[in-house]
Amino acid sequence: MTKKTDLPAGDNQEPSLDELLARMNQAAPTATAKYDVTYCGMVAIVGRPNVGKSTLLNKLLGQKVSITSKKPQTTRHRIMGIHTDGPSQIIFIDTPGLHIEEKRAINRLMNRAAASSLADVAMVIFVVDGMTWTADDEMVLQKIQHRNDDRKIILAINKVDNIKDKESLFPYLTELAKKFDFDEILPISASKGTNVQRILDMARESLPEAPFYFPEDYVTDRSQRFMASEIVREKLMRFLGDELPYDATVEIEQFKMMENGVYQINALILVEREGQKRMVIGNKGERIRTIATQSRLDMETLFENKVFLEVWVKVKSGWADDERALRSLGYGES
Ligand SMILES: Nc1nc2c(ncn2[C@@H]2O[C@H](COP(=O)(O)OP(=O)(O)OP(=O)(O)O)[C@@H](O)[C@H]2O)c(=O)[nH]1
Repeated sequence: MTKKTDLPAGDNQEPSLDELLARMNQAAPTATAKYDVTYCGMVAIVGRPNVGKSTLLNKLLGQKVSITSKKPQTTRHRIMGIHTDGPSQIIFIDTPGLHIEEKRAINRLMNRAAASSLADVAMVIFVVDGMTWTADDEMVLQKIQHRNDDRKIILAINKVDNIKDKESLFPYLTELAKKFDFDEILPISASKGTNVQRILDMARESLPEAPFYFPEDYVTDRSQRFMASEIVREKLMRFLGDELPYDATVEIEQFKMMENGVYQINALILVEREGQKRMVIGNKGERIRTIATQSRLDMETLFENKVFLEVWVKVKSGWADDERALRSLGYGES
């Protein structure tokens, strides 16, 4: 079992992909002592919002590092999921969903974050939603096929568990095969695990010979503090449903271990309007209590430690349209 307590400490700062690559190139080959030859590289998971990229990442890793929800654009940050098996270390990058709509500042920043993660990867997993090919899918395809190198590009048609008549998939597969010379087209179910092992095998085979970048027991590059904020954000989305489109972000104001060994975590939910604050709090504080309890339980599982969690809500007006405010919250890489 992976030691989750070894998640890096540190703060919410988001390193750019270039920084990560530079660090990777300088990595000391300490973890490789056991093997004469090791393999390590990045595999990007791309696709329009809501196709199941985070669900796939969690399934590939066998545990939850990326938050998921029914709502598109749940993933706002780049998350690395690390899978180490024998002499191979695959670093999966779960990118924010690529999409055409660029009206709001947050969308522009998310598109840039997604595009930059396509450089220097060993393989690209292009995820689409079973049987529906949209203009956004077309745009993602344009982005990935314009880089002419010898990376593998595989097409994962997700949510096939939803398709009752499996035969109806064949004409669709034929249609998609005409769009691009994919190295492989795989119908998958990220939630049920269908064909996920095949993707893992292909990812492993695509790795170049290189030292491990992360210690063997890491599951993500993210700090515990970051994971804590993502967990609260997931619960917010789950318990507020469609009522919160972009308008909430979570800051971890305090993350420390108390003398009795329990983690004290203070989370601040920032919303855009007073009405949203009332929604988050709920009738007599019921909703925020549920959010806090569910978040605490997930944190205790991930950190393998008792957690004392306090959650507050505050109105921070207009942030979703202000690129500068977004940068200060860590969405600001290009
Ligand atoms: N039926 C079915 N639903 C799935 C499958 N994979 C994902 N989903 C659902 O699809 C929704 C979106 O999944 P996510 O993993 O959050 O999607 P994403 O592509 O990471 O979304 P963004 O964060 O918007 O980029 C969730 O409600 C998932 O439960 C699958 O294989 N089958």
